[in-house]
Amino acid sequence: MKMIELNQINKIYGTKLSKTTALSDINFSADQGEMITVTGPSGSGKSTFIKILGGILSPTSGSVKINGQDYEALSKKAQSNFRLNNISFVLQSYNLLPYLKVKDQFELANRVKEHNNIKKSSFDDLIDELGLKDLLNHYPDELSGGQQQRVAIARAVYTNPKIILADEPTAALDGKRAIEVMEQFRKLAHEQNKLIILITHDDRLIKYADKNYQIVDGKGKFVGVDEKNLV
Ligand SMILES: Nc1ncnc2c1ncn2[C@@H]1O[C@H](COP(=O)(O)OP(=O)(O)OP(=O)(O)O)[C@@H](O)[C@H]1O
Repeated sequence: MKMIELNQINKIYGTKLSKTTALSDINFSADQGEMITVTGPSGSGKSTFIKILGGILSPTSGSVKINGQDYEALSKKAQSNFRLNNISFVLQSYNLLPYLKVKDQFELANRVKEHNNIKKSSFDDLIDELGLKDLLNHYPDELSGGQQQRVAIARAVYTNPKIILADEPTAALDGKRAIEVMEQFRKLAHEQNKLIILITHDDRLIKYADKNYQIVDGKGKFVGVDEKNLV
């Protein structure tokens, strides 16, 4: 069983008068322990794809299975619980709360999801690993973009999800910081068995992934290793 399976997914926005087919006949699957980049031109359907993967948008047709569960068959409340227990998002804008110190950003996550968050010792390791130890008592606006994004990653990992979905998490970072963030994601996939799916506009970052899924005009395919090396 795959961690995520999309079958014949179509997504159409709007009505007859202004209809946009954002995704057509998408078949996609991914396993835990994999790091996958999603690339494609602007407007090709990447954000729509990742929102459907994360269960925050319903497809017009097709099936979404996450961890073997037919996601669309769940009630809204069950979907919300399921997301809380399985999926974290990391966004380009970090989404940190400006009036909370770094350490309190985790407290907040604790309030939203009380159970099955990572253990204290794993948390300390995570903070060490991401170089956040000296930043715990700082507010987000005292941190660089790279540091804020690392806090956002730590917060995403804190709730112990099986899947981390990231929509252009490196867009606001310079080249060096972007590579650091990619390396962190890669480690999370390979050492902690997370499934990481990450949208990027930057083809130079594809090499940090195990696979690259390319979406063009709403149609997707995995781009082979040979092709990938040409980038
Ligand atoms: N809520 C919406 N209502 C109507 N059309 C939408 C909506 N969201 C996206 N679209 C359209 O669907 C298509 C795919 O959009 P999407 O945001 O998924 O692409 P993208 O590849 O993520 O683009 P970008 O790289 O610019 O963020 C585009 O034509 C877009 O205009």
